[in-house]
Amino acid sequence: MPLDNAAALEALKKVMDPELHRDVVSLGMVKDLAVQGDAVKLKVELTTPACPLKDTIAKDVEAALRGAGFKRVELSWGAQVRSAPGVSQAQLTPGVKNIILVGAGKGGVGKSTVSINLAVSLAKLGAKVGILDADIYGPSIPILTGITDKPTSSDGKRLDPLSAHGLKVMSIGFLIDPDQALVWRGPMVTGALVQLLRDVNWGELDYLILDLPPGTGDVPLTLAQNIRAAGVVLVSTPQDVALADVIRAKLMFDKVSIPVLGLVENMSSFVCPHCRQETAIFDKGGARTAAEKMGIRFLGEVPIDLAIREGGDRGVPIVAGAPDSPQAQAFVTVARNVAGAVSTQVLKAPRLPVIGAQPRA
Ligand SMILES: Nc1ncnc2c1ncn2[C@@H]1O[C@H](COP(=O)(O)OP(=O)(O)OP(=O)(O)O)[C@@H](O)[C@H]1O
Repeated sequence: MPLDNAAALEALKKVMDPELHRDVVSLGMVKDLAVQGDAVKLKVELTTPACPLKDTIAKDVEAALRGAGFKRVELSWGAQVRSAPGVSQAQLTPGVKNIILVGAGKGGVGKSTVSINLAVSLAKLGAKVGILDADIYGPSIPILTGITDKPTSSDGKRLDPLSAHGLKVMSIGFLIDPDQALVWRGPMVTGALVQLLRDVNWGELDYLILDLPPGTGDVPLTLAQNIRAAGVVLVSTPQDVALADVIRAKLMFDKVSIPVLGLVENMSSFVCPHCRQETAIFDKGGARTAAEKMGIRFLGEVPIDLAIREGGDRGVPIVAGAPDSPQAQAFVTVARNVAGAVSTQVLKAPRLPVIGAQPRA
């Protein structure tokens, strides 16, 4: 067989994206293919810059092309985050490709800490990211990002998001007094949140991370139902009591057809900074087992750590403040897995649940 573009494509058809379980040619990931003699040049366009399996794909592409007789392979990378059909036309946030909800069965498990570090990780990996703090009863994103300004409007119509650590940031806490919000029922909260989605200049975003209020009550349910999300990331500590809550949360999202992208175990274990001994303060590994039982993806574990807490309190998430630390790398792994899960979801779901964009009265 002559060494030409057709031969290269034929070889590349055997390279499967391990996450998406389809070959890279039919996924439209092969770009700028050029053959000269026994040399081949190509660009692989990933479905996310945070692709967890880039190294595997590189190895498989190289092996397939060499197997077909090419002696030199020059591979470059690109990334084009995709959104599920219909999502980009969503009335609420036309420029946002994927909304990722972050939820927890109960409060205090580190949902906001995971949300902000997930967002910063995705931005550092090259994606355009925003974060919306919808935790009406305990909005912590202003503290976690160190933002003290209030949003303003440059066009007199919509609010401009604030910016921190490479993210576009908006919090319901910038606009509403949490003490007042405590007495609001689901539909009122949803109304306020829908406004934050629609009336903020989000611009073009690959991912908008939405930090939900904790629990499985009326409010998170109504919110989740009114947003076209790519899916939800669940956060739990490893103990049985927290896991029982996360199982309830999963059932709630199943009921409203929001895909569960997977489960993160936060406060997984404590490594003593002096003697390096590991102590499982809240137990360890429970979330992995629970994820297996529930048939959902385990997205990774984050240790309980002083630097994570301090970074949060200072408004400098650990992924921004100490990106090379093992604690930050734990969040980056979670982010890669979440991005992979979103890509899978987008390709798998011919259509996401289309639920009224208008708040219910
Ligand atoms: N992995 C961790 N290591 C150390 N401290 C952590 C970790 N994760 C979260 N924390 C700390 O635990 C506290 C609660 O975290 P956070 O506000 O993120 O939880 P939450 O689930 O969003 O809470 P709620 O939704 O009830 O407001 C914060 O002080 C935070 O800094």
